[in-house]
Amino acid sequence: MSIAVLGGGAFGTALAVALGRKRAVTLWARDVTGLHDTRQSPRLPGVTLPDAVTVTGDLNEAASRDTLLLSVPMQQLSTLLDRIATPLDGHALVACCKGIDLAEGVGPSALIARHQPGAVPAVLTGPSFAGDIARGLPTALTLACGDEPRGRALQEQLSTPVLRLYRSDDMIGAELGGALKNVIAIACGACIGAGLGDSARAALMTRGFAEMMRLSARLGARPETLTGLSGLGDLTLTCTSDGSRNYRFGLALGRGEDFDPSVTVEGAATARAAARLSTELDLPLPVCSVVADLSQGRLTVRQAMDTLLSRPLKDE
Ligand SMILES: NC(=O)C1=CN([C@@H]2O[C@H](COP(=O)(O)OP(=O)(O)OC[C@H]3O[C@@H](n4cnc5c(N)ncnc54)[C@H](O)[C@@H]3O)[C@@H](O)[C@H]2O)C=CC1
Ligand SMILES: O=C(CO)COP(=O)(O)O
Repeated sequence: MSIAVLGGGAFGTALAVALGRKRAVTLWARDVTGLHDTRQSPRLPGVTLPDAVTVTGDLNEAASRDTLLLSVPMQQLSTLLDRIATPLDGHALVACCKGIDLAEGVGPSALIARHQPGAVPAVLTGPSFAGDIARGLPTALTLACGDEPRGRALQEQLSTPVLRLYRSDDMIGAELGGALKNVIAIACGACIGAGLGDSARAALMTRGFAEMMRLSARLGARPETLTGLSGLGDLTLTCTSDGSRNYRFGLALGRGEDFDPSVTVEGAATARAAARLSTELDLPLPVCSVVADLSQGRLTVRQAMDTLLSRPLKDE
């Protein structure tokens, strides 16, 4: 079973490095100039691709592999899938991106099913910084696939001695955990950046997690998926480490500083998608909604905090 990683940013490169330590891997990137010359991605400086990784700029050639790891930002997934000219019937398409598509209001597994109805969609997600994976540090992730035999095969194929995959058949829960934790991480970064304290951050993480559970349950996920690596696990990492870009974006908002717009911050678009779902489903998601406004400059951190604190008192 052959493997290609589609996307030469930090995460795609890290996955290619980790898998390239045990087997042949193809890495496709939109711009391969640097990757060909230096065997390094500008998004993951200092990490060199092993010899077992073949770099290509030919998307349809890379897409002929049996397993495709889709590692572009979520809002670019549809564009990437559009560019693949051939039907990928029977291929496993593993979403490694975290978010909700703003245009369609759905996660990556539904986008894959719409673009490639004959493929087997799967989701790889959980607490993992690209740099940690590339350095070979121990990491545990969730591999979710609705087709049990294919899920087992993917678990075997994509695990390494230090990258431990737990299997699930709940793709909706796995992808919503990874998507929504980024939104809560922006809120936590803003809280710390504005000097509101660790107690407030703990409250945001807990109430944010309640929103993750509420929206996921409404969209058909199982609660135990959200309490696993893809939900609580990744929430913990991303809300407490300035290794996270979402958290750092929040820190900058809280401090009133500029943030480099070229950095991938998945939680900003996902907050907007979640706020829309909140309205459509008549489901309160107050933290997601203030993050949507905050990240579009419609609220200050002080106003966001006042909005959350002035809500009517209620049962936990
Ligand atoms: N960096 C990390 O630690 C982790 C990232 N992820 C997820 O992986 C996904 C990708 O993130 P990163 O690799 O970190 O982002 P990145 O910003 O490092 O790289 C994104 C890459 O995608 C490429 N790209 C953008 N639009 C494209 C398109 N239409 N077609 C082809 N390539 C395109 C860019 O050229 C860039 O190389 C995100 O959803 C992120 O949440 C998941 C786990 C860890
Ligand atoms: O998803 C991640 C860790 O699991 C990476 O987080 P950031 O996208 O916030 O850097």
